[in-house]
Amino acid sequence: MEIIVPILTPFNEKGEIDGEKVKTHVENLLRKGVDIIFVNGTTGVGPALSKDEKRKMLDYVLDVTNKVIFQVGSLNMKEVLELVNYANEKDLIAVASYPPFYFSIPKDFIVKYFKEICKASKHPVYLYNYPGATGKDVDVNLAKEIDCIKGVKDTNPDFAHTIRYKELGIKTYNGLENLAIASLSILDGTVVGAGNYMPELFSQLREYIKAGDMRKALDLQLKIDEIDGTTIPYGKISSMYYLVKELQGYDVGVPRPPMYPLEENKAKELVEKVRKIWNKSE
Ligand SMILES: O=C(O)C(=O)C[C@H](O)[C@H](O)CO
Repeated sequence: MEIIVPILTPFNEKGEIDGEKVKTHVENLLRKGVDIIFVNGTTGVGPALSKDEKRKMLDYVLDVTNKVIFQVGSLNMKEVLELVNYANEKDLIAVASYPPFYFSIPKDFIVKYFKEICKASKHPVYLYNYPGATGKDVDVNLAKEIDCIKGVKDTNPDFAHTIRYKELGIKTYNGLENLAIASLSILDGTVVGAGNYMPELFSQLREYIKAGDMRKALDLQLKIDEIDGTTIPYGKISSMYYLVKELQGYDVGVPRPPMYPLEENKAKELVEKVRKIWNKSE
């Protein structure tokens, strides 16, 4: 029943990563019951980071914990392999990658891509399957063909699709906040971007499930959904920077375009809306 948070990337006003803010954030997340930090995921704007920034984020998080999954995906295979080799010298749980996105490619190119990563990696290789973002669905059948995937994070509203990866006997997580109750109950855990700003709600959800108090678990899941849904019109990722400050009490810098900072009035409006839901008892 693991809680994995794809950590946001704290930027300063010049668009540089602020390492001290990364460490403060990781320390708090671990204190609040988060088990693993997923580095350079979607919430961490992984696809928008340079190779050096991806390495820096890994080093900052490793200064605090080795409970790390390091996302290495890129459309530049040379960069992917340099990141895998960099991770080979580090103590961490696994490396992960989304499939090559944007380009229309045959499935056997996706198989070759992941087999190259597996061949180069000393660590287990996890699949980050996010069809809604990449346009590619590396389902259980394709994962079987790749034949070296040791874990999967499936950001997918089709929970039946996610469950099928268990046929491979691998670590299986779903990456959607509104499926956290199912992921914590049936899979190896949940991967939640919203865990950046409300980690304690996911920890509490796990406790309710462990205690068999599914009514309370469901009510809390609905509260999580309401908060998560509130962020969508403002931009989920940009919203997180303001909600961490409001709900966790420390500064995680600003988002970097094309994840634009919120206008002051919008940020205030968002925080007021979320605070109202947060303060409601389940
Ligand atoms: O940010 C990531 O890498 C995630 O896996 C998180 C999910 O995609 C995100 O929470 C979906 O809302």
